[in-house]
Amino acid sequence: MYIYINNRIVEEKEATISPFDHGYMYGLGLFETFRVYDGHPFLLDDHLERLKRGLSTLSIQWDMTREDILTTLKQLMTKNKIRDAYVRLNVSAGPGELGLYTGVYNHPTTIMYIKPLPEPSGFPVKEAQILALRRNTPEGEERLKSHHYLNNVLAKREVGDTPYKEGIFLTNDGYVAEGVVSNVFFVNNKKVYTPALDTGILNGITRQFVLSLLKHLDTSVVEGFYTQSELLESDEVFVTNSIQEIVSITSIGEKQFQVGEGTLTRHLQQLYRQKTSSLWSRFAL
Ligand SMILES: C=C(O[C@@H]1C=C(C(=O)O)C=C[C@H]1N)C(=O)O
Ligand SMILES: Cc1ncc(COP(=O)(O)O)c(C=O)c1O
Repeated sequence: MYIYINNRIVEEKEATISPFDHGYMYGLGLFETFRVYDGHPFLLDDHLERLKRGLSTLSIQWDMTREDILTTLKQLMTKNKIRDAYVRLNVSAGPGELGLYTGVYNHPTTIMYIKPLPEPSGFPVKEAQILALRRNTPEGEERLKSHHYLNNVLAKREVGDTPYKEGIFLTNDGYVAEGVVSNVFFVNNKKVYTPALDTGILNGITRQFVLSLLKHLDTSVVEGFYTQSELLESDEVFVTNSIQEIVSITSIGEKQFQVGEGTLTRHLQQLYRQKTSSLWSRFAL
């Protein structure tokens, strides 16, 4: 596969970064993962807004524009002959001295990873399990989509290498947080619940889009602190992320949940799929 790194598109094996990149040395890097549907990068504006806001909090100067990203993306898809893709846009601090740095990073490293995805078909379902490993707290004021994924990797190892199961973190206080790589929603008596951002979770772009969809449907949503029991007593559970979309959860342990036709989850899945070929932002709903 070809990859983009700092204004060059090269074969994967030719892509290199400095061993003094503070993204490598100290985790000073952020990334956005988004999906391209037949050439259209879904909700790209929302992803770029979150990335730029995070980079400014880390004093990483990054000046690529939406047009730069679109041009690069088109070049990458042409070189790799793909139209449906998993894309990871990654910006790290760039090379620095040994030791912690408190100044501005003016020479960041920008990488765009890409891999093919099959055209979307059907609607995804998974099992889930409540993780024994607790969700860590954000490194700073809010959870950034940073290189700090050790908590997630250890959680994935607890679940195992299956693509058919998502792990669900609890906070240290025992409240439902988020999935290993997803946000969590549950439906009870037609009302929708999702963990509040104050639980320390990532404010997922898909989470934000689903909240916009639910507002569009005049469906009540409550963001809050929820126990494992409240989750398990619900009618429907689904998890969300920009690659897997909206995933119905069939069961957590012994508890089975409603899935498929007639559920609110399925309605949201259908609405989501209708939008993937055109929307740049949730605000365009
Ligand atoms: C960890 C990454 O991105 C996350 C993982 C997924 C996934 O595995 O489905 C999707 C989006 C992100 N939440 C990554 O390395 O891209
Ligand atoms: C821990 C975690 N929560 C939530 C999400 C979902 O985020 P998004 O909807 O922006 O893909 C992800 C995806 O990277 C994640 O890793």
